[in-house]
This record gives sequence, structure tokens and C-alpha cells, in this order.
Amino acid sequence: MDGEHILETEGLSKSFGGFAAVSDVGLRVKRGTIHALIGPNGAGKTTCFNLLTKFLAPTAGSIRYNGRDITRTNAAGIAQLGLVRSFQISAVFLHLTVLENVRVALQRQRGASFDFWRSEKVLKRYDAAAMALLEEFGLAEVAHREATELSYGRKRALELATTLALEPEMMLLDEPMAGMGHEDIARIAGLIRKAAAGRTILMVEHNLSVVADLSDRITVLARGKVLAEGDYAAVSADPRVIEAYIGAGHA
Ligand SMILES: Nc1ncnc2c1ncn2[C@@H]1O[C@H](COP(=O)(O)OP(=O)(O)OP(=O)(O)O)[C@@H](O)[C@H]1O
Repeated sequence: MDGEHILETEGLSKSFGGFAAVSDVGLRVKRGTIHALIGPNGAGKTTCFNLLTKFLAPTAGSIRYNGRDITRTNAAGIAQLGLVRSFQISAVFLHLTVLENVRVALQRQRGASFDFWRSEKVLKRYDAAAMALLEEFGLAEVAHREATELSYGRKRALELATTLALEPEMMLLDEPMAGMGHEDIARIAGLIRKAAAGRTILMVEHNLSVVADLSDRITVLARGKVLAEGDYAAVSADPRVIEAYIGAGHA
């Protein structure tokens, strides 16, 4: 087992019909880092992410997490191992309050049953922990609002808070800045940096200035394959990377 890398893939491939969306990808994510997966449109980022989060099964190759083969482990199984995908906003319970959303996540993490509708008293026990998380995420002032009333940026912050309540060892973030305005981007970047303390983060992200700002290491995909890997300075100066982005129409 390679203790330095928390997540490793070998020969990871996914074809749709005859088309290789992801082809022979060897990804190695170092423990305790923020690692970004980037690449021009159609590069295979989403497909790769869906393989790692178990939304898709690979055509070939393997995935190891903490030295354990998780190629055939399902999404619930990897979550139990501490590898958690950030919830989509759609998975936030819109008609629960912000506080209730985090309480439910804490309750799940601590192994209580999911019968929150009849155990209000039990859930109250989680209030203090939930409020602490909300304070950390700048959401304390909206704790008693329904999630549906929040701005897009705050919904995303809530999504991160509920994911962190699960105490993941590693978080997988799918385009955390998608749809965000300038101010929200700065705020969410700060939250991601906070969330990264003591854990590993792998994110797919289109916003290259965010990637430059947050990432320790970057893997660039193009046409389903790993084109380059390194820190931002290295990959952004790599002529093959520049060419791939220009070729795809976005330099
Ligand atoms: N279910 C599918 N069936 C057929 N082709 C697919 C499927 N999913 C993805 N593809 C193709 O695989 C390639 C990689 O797609 P993918 O969405 O992984 O790229 P991406 O890097 O995430 O792109 P973008 O930045 O545009 O989201 C694309 O050519 C896409 O059309």
C-alpha cells in the first residue's frame, strides 16, 4: 500500500458504445491536498468524476482508496469508508430549516436512524454541534430560515456544511463554483480551504483562477486521457495544455 496517496486509479477507462470518454487514466491524489481535475470541454472530467463517485461503472481499470480496491464498491459503501461526494443542492432538504438540514446530516453520521420526523427531542441534542458548523460557514444568522429561501451561494455553503457534518476523510466536489457570482466564488473558495483542513479534496472545476488559487496539484485531461500533471505554474505553462485549451476554443 502506498500511504502517500489516498486515492489512486490505474488504467481507468469508460466507453459509451465505441467512444472512449475516459481512457487509461492513472490518477494519484496525495493525502491532505486539494487536487483539481481540469481540461477543455468534453475532456472526460465529468465521466471521470462519476466513475470515482460510483455513479458510473468503469469499462476497465481500477480504483483504490486508502490502499483498498473500491472499483466495485457502491456509492454508499465508499461513503462509509470516508470518501464523500458533496451533495448536490437538490439533496438539501429545501423545506427544512438550515439548522435542521445540518442536524439531519449529523444524525446520519452518528448512526442514529433516519426517523427525524418523530424524534424531534433526539435531534435537539445535535443543535449545538450543528450551530457550531453553521457559525463556521457563516450561516448562523439564517439558521432558522427554510433552505429554499437561501441565495444560491448560501445554498452551496449549506451543501458543504451538510457534507462536512458527515466527517469525510476525502471530499469529491463537482464544479463547486458553477453558477456563482464573483462574491460567492471568493466566499465558497474560503469555505473549501477551511474544509480542506485535515482532509483531502478532489474537485472538478472550470474556473481556472479558482483552480490556481486553491489547488496543490492539478491533473489535466484532454480527449479522455491525462495530458499533464503538476502544480498550476507547471501545467499552465505546458504547451500541450495551452494547445488543448486553444484547440477546444477556450484559451
Ligand atoms: N452517457 C454518455 N453517452 C455517450 N457519450 C457520453 C456520455 N457521457 C459523456 N459522453 C461523451 O464523453 C466525452 C466526455 O464527456 P464529459 O462530460 O466527461 O467531459 P467533460 O470534460 O466533463 O466536459 P465538460 O467540461 O463539457 O462538462 C464527451 O465527448 C461526451 O459527449
